[in-house]
Amino acid sequence: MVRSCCSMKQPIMAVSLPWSKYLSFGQLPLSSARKSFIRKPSPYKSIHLIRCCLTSAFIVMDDSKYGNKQIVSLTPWLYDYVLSNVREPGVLKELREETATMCGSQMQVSPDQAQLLAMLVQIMGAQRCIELGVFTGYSSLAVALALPESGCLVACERDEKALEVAKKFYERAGVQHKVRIKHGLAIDSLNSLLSDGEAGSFDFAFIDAEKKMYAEYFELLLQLVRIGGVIVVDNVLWHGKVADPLVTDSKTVGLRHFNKAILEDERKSEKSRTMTNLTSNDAYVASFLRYLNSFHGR
Ligand SMILES: C[S@@+](CC[C@H](N)C(=O)[O-])C[C@H]1O[C@@H](n2cnc3c(N)ncnc32)[C@H](O)[C@@H]1O
Repeated sequence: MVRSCCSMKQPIMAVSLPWSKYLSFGQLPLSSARKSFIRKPSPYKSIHLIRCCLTSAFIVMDDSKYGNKQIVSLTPWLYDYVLSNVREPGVLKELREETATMCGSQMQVSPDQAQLLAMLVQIMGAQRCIELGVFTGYSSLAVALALPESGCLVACERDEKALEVAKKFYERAGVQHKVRIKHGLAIDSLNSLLSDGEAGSFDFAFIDAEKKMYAEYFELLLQLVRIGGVIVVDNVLWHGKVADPLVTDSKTVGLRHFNKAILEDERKSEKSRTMTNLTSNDAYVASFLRYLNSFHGR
């Protein structure tokens, strides 16, 4: 989800990064993917899956309400191709390999997602960033590497053990002087930043902690991130579950509410004007845009 701040007085761009690997057909064995998808109409009224082979799988939206757009789904082969086009610094690769041996490793963002975060930070010329949900540090290290020497990332995480790994890799990468770790609940860290007078002083934030707290994080970050800054929100499509009415677990419901609230947010105050237009691009546009849902100014 991208929330964009085009007005001089208004913030904010927020980008959401659904986890592509869960949205692809990649978890199906090829034979079953072929059997299921080749030339068979999908159960959805206006969508026909017309090809799924070794190298491609795509969906044609043949209803005119979609403008007859072709949306490319993400096969394992296409995702491999995407990853082979990602520039992953050696130290991030080492961290990814160490994280892969740990419990919860699936929580780490993917190299292409981390590249997107780093790219946004670089494009913005960001100096001050916040991350909620550090885990072993993959996304935060990508951001810290992208920051200038004078830059600062406030890294908020409650899991001390995971933070030990993150700290080791900040040091290995020589970026430890840029990272200010806040161990504890993210909401407490945000409140303490506000009471320390840091409102409006951040350029960029990445939300990837407790899903049920997204709305609260977002409100506090609207105060902490400067007008014209960027807030990136991970997992808002929640492995595709938000679009499945049969899924009613609390995290999915919470994320649906969050997405809806952002869409319907009409505030036009000094601190926040809500600019929303949720679109899910998945794999079609470009590797890094695949994850974005865009917010356009109204
Ligand atoms: C999805 S992982 C973060 C992955 C990380 N961004 C990366 O790329 O490796 C979520 C992290 O948020 C942390 N977390 C969950 N709830 C939290 C909270 N309320 N306050 C602080 N951290 C929290 C978890 O301990 C976990 O490490």
